[in-house]
Amino acid sequence: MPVLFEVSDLVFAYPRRPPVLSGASMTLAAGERLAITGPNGAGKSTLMQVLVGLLRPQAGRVVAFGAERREEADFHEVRRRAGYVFQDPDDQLFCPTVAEDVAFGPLNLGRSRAEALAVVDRVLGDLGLSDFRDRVTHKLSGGEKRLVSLACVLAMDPDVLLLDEPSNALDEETTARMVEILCGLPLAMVIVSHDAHFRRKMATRSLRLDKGALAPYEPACRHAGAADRA
Ligand SMILES: Nc1ncnc2c1ncn2[C@@H]1O[C@H](COP(=O)(O)OP(=O)(O)OP(=O)(O)O)[C@@H](O)[C@H]1O
Repeated sequence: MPVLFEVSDLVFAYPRRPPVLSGASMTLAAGERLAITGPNGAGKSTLMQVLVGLLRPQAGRVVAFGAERREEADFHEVRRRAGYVFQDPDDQLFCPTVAEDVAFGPLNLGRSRAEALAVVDRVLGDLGLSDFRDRVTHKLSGGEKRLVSLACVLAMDPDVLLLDEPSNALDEETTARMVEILCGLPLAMVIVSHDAHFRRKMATRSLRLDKGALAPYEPACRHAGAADRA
């Protein structure tokens, strides 16, 4: 299986703060759904931002889609191919309506208005969100916003999904729908999640980030007690 992301020995510290990442390494191969868990504040969202170049590590290597990425220009391709669903949907959604939010990415990639609107209809249809098309984005519930954030990212036709707490604010039924949708996509994924049940359903492999480093984490089905405490 081709390796899509390979990061090694990452060191990252926010200004005037001790390092959040201190020697973190991981790979993501095609077809994998890699779950990452770990305590609050361990650096999981920070790691996701390093993967797409929104934060630049002080040391270590980021290899993505077969090339080492160092400069801002190197990450343009990474951000086009890796769809990042932020932890907070309000960071992702900024247009007046759902259709405009979902169309934004394709339009930004140079698609015509008609093409972008066709993508909007297809993606919202695939996610069972067609009725949301003309809804006012900022009036959606937290769970609805999360689904629309996923629609925005899928509209960009990514090769990889980076999902930060995708089951946050979702009820049981919507979580099950999210699992079904995601498992039906032929995409590799990095899934940051505290939700042991969600990880159990989704992950083909699990890591835990703690004290700056990533280590293999046994699947919850084998050590349910330990996983539920994560
Ligand atoms: N812009 C920033 N400036 C300074 N410190 C930050 C900044 N962003 C995050 N941090 C700190 O870095 C640490 C890691 O944050 P991060 O959001 O990556 O953790 P996390 O593992 O995703 O946490 P959670 O599970 O609570 O979402 C935390 O202590 C956080 O307060």
